[in-house]
Amino acid sequence: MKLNLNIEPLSNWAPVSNGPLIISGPCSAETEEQLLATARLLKQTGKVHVLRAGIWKPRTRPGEFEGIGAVGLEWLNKAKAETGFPIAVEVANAKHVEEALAAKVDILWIGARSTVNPFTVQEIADALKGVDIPVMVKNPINPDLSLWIGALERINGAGITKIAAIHRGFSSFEKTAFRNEPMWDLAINLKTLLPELPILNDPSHICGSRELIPFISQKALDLDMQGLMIEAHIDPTVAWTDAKQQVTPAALSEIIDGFILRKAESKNPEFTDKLAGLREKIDKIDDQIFQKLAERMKVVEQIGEFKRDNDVTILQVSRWDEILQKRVSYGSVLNLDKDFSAKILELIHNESIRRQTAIMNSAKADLG
Ligand SMILES: O=C(O)C(=O)C[C@]1(C(=O)O)C=C[C@@H](O)C=C1
Repeated sequence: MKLNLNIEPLSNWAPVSNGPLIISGPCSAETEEQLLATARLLKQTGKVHVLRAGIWKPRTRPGEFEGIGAVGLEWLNKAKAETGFPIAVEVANAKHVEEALAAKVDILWIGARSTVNPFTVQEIADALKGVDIPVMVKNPINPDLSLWIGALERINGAGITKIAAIHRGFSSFEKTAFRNEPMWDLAINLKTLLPELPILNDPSHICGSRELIPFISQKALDLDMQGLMIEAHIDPTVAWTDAKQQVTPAALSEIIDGFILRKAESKNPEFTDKLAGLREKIDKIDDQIFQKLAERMKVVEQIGEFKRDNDVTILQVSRWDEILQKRVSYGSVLNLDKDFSAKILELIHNESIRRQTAIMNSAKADLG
């Protein structure tokens, strides 16, 4: 299934030719000096295309620094006049949109805590009606692809065609190495549904600590994401917000130098021939896997009928457990990841249960 949105290519509105779009700047604009000094050093790297700064900050608890407010727009404009950077800010309500538009901000983004709320997104969309400005939509904090798509649809519905998504990871109950779990499959699903949608990655919010940023950035580029939003601060150690995840402009420059830029495809005939041959092999193997799965399901259905006719339950925990143990260890001998094997078996077992449930609900065979 493909979705139908009217989306312009990134090159129509972002100052980028080849390579990823790099958006950088402090998590929060704190003082005029901090913002201008950071912007100057970012400019000196020659590797940044857009200057960002948070001026309205949604905070979990009241009493924390909630952003410098509209005065930050003046500082951003000073930075823009000096460096030539287009400027980007987060907006979370209609008033923010009005103030940002009045200050001639070049690019807006909607944060994860706003994307989660359709009322908020609609309010922002309504405030944008008739305006031609690029809008980037971060994923919602919870891993809900429909909410993310819904927000993109609302913004597009307001007539905004310069749209991008920003993948910033998802809150999870479990504590992991990441501040926000990447859950890459959601971004991949979004790209599959909307191939023309530019997707950028925000490694700062995924990682929560600067050490992991190069790894996550490279992975995003390898998944064909078209840009990165990386927070940078003149002195991250004294940053008022998100100190651990910000990098200095010099560190940002090193991170960017370390990227390996891979292209979406190669026109080299040797490469394309070899790839076509390998893909043919995969097609044959996939056919075999599906034939075997269909065969297995036929046997599962026979067992289902047998159980129905003898009033035996569908779920057989000890048999299921035996299958899981045996196949997962067999899989690891074959160099298959244990989690991967377990996930596939779970999918198969769920399908067995679904089919046997349908059989249980059908009439018993005449046992004569
Ligand atoms: O062995 C059975 O009893 C089956 O119905 C097959 C099967 C399976 O798919 O392997 C399905 C359900 C049971 O919980 C255990 C195993």
